[in-house]
Amino acid sequence: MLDIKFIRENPDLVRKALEHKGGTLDLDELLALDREISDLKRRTESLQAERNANAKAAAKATPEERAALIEKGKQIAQQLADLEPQLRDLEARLKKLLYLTPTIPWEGAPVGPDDSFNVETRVHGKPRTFLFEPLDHVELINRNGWGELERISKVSGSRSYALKGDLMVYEQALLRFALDQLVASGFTPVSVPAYAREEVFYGHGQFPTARDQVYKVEGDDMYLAGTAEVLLNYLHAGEILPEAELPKAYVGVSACFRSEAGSAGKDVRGLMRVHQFNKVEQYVLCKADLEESGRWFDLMLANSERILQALELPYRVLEVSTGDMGLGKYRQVDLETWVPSENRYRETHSCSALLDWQARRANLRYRGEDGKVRYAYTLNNTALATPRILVMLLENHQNEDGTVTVPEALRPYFGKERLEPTR
Ligand SMILES: Nc1ncnc2c1ncn2[C@@H]1O[C@H](COS(=O)(=O)NC(=O)[C@@H](N)CO)[C@@H](O)[C@H]1O
Repeated sequence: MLDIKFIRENPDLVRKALEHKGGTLDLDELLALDREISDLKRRTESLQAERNANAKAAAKATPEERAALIEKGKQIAQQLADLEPQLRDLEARLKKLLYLTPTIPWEGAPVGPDDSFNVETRVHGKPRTFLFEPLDHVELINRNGWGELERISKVSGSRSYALKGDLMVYEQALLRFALDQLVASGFTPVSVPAYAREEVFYGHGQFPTARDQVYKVEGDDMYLAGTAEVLLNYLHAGEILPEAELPKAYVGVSACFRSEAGSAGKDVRGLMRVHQFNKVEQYVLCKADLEESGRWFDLMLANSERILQALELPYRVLEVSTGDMGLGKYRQVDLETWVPSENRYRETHSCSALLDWQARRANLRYRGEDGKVRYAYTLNNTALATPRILVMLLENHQNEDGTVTVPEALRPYFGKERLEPTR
């Protein structure tokens, strides 16, 4: 969310950002509420001044005058008491509207209403020309006995997966490889639960606008997180960190849950879009400095590109449009990896900088060397998410005999040069 002072001073900037991002906030309603609160605060202050002056006068008054002044003091106290709940109610309504305010996107973001306006900025590697008819990832799994996709849908319903044999071990090897890459890059490994309390999702930005994506645990203040980012972002909520302790650079590993509400009919087969998946997540909390944020953005993006290059997968880099990046983003770059059976690139990584939009929601602050307390900046990026990346690995590295070659970098983790059929 934005600083109310910034909104007051830059209403047109905020209005334009809402338009470009497709935000639903009625900015005029927010500004009117803000003015109402200022008026009420001014009335409260003048009544308090009046009460103090009246109390002073009563102290010096003659016995005859005192009774009247004390009576007046009671009336003023009652007026103040009546203003209290009004002010609280207005401030609660303002906070709800502030949750819907947009980060002003960086000037390089393509302006457009959706992902069709995303701009390809780089391509790495090129799609393989197959000398045989390649199989898609579901065919490869079924032919090699690498999963129980049919049986598990009986157990857990649609958008579920169960891997078997070499592919199951391969998923674990990939997660450990990605974790090691991030630890080597100086990130602190953290394991987090896959569930959190409701306020944590407001702190992240998932609530209030995307509640339908989140599973709730019946009977508890407990919601299943779609990404470790949600929890990592709340780890330091309410603290004032010394600047010397920044940046916090965490690599989080967790199961991720998503209802995929609204995705009916999309990617219904196999491993592309499931309700529970695994992700190695990069998360950074740094000082409120645009260059520092830019350096971390570039570093986190480079980490993910290095992983895709180690996996020997063709991919492309997309500068994400204002309409696709979502309310909180200052900048978002996605990596899309080639899927032979679809003859197109599909998203596997999403790198975002949010300036202090999350920090204001989660109350993430630090004390600068100048002693001033400020909201921090936050960023996040996918290091690797499975099982989606298995779609690309199986299809791009398949052999005519149905086995799948393991990229060099993964062999020490997997233990073999190729995935072989389950007996
Ligand atoms: N339902 C899903 N099934 C499988 N993989 C998914 C699903 N949803 C997201 N992913 C994977 O998780 C990656 C990151 O998801 S994201 O929503 O784009 N971004 C985030 O979660 C950020 N925290 C950065 O990781 C996606 O690029 C994709 O590779």
